[in-house]
Amino acid sequence: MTDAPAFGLSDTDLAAHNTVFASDALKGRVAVISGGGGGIGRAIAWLYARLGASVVVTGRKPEKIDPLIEALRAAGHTASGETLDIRDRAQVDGFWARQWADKGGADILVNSAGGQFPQAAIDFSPKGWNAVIDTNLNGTWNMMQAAALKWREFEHPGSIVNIVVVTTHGLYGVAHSMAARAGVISLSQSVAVEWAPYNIRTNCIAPGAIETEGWNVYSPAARAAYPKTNPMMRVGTAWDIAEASAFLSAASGNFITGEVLTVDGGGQHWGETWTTGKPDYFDV
Ligand SMILES: CCCCCCCCCCC/C=C/C(=O)SCCNC(=O)CCNC(=O)[C@H](O)C(C)(C)COP(=O)(O)OP(=O)(O)OC[C@H]1O[C@@H](n2cnc3c(N)ncnc32)[C@H](O)[C@@H]1OP(=O)(O)O
Ligand SMILES: NC(=O)C1=CN([C@@H]2O[C@H](COP(=O)(O)OP(=O)(O)OC[C@H]3O[C@@H](n4cnc5c(N)ncnc54)[C@H](OP(=O)(O)O)[C@@H]3O)[C@@H](O)[C@H]2O)C=CC1
Repeated sequence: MTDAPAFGLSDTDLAAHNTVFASDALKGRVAVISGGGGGIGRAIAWLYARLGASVVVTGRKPEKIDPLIEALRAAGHTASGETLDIRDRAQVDGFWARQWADKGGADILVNSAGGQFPQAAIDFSPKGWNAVIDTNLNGTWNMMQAAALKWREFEHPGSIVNIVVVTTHGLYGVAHSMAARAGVISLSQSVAVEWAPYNIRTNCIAPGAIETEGWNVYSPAARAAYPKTNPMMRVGTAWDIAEASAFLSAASGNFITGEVLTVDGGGQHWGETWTTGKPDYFDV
């Protein structure tokens, strides 16, 4: 069991956390969760499994996904997974081919794989820029298109949720990621229209500061300021995002597509986020 992470919720927490949803809200559905071994992806996997879905978790590192699958199965849920780098289109296509040929297809895709490193934009190297764009924009697109091609081929409805970042104003120190996430949002809105005839819904969730192990790449000083990035003056949990995602994936989201659901404690309306620390210049 992947218990006691440095930040965020453990499997024990996620197995027992209260939910507003009925226990059969996702009964019989198959949900693929990229980045399923990460903080938010793991919460989504637990909630979807607890709501009756068969979950398929993917990520690059087996040491993150294998213990999760084991913990889900030990709790009586249906779970499987594969290592998969979303940046590698051949791997992505192979995964979706196997999913439909041998594993009963899929109804839901949640793209929670993603991330970035904090650095002043002026200092980005070409390699660093490309790593973040390739992961968050190209990788997300690889998963979206590969899933949609199968849904079109099998005339099967589908639902996509992309976990992005709030882009209504800058998030300082991660400009590469902001560029990629704005791309994913616009892409999702465009294909929501193009793919409606195939019965495929595409939505995004924009989280505020959510305490997860992904926070390891930020300095203690930057992390200490996250509760003050929104008017609620606290950070969110991965469960907050999981419940928002379930809302969009379950029947409650049946008439919702092309939407961005912001779950940030009001941070888009008040607050600023410096992932690299706030320069003295702005302390006025
Ligand atoms: C509008 C206001 C609303 C309020 C919202 C508030 C929100 C606040 C929330 C806080 C901010 C967001 C938090 C999160 O998203 S946390 C969860 C996400 N998880 C992560 O980010 C995980 C950590 N990141 C990574 O794993 C990687 O960055 C990445 C995902 C991109 C993986 O890529 P890759 O595996 O290719 O990366 P590499 O490590 O091989 O590096 C490739 C090159 O990238 C450059 N690089 C990498 N790290 C750094 C660094 N720390 N500093 C500078 N450059 C870096 C570098 O060129 C690497 O190449 P080299 O290794 O050859 O040098
Ligand atoms: N936590 C927060 O405050 C916020 C998070 N977000 C976004 O939400 C999403 C989930 O974040 P969170 O769970 O906190 O972060 P985590 O770092 O805990 O999880 C992200 C997961 O993505 C996987 N991943 C990264 N690159 C790839 C890749 N190329 N192929 C496959 N999997 C990959 C990683 O797994 P592995 O290492 O095994 O590949 C990792 O477990 C991310 O996009 C994040 O940027 C947005 C706003 C705020």
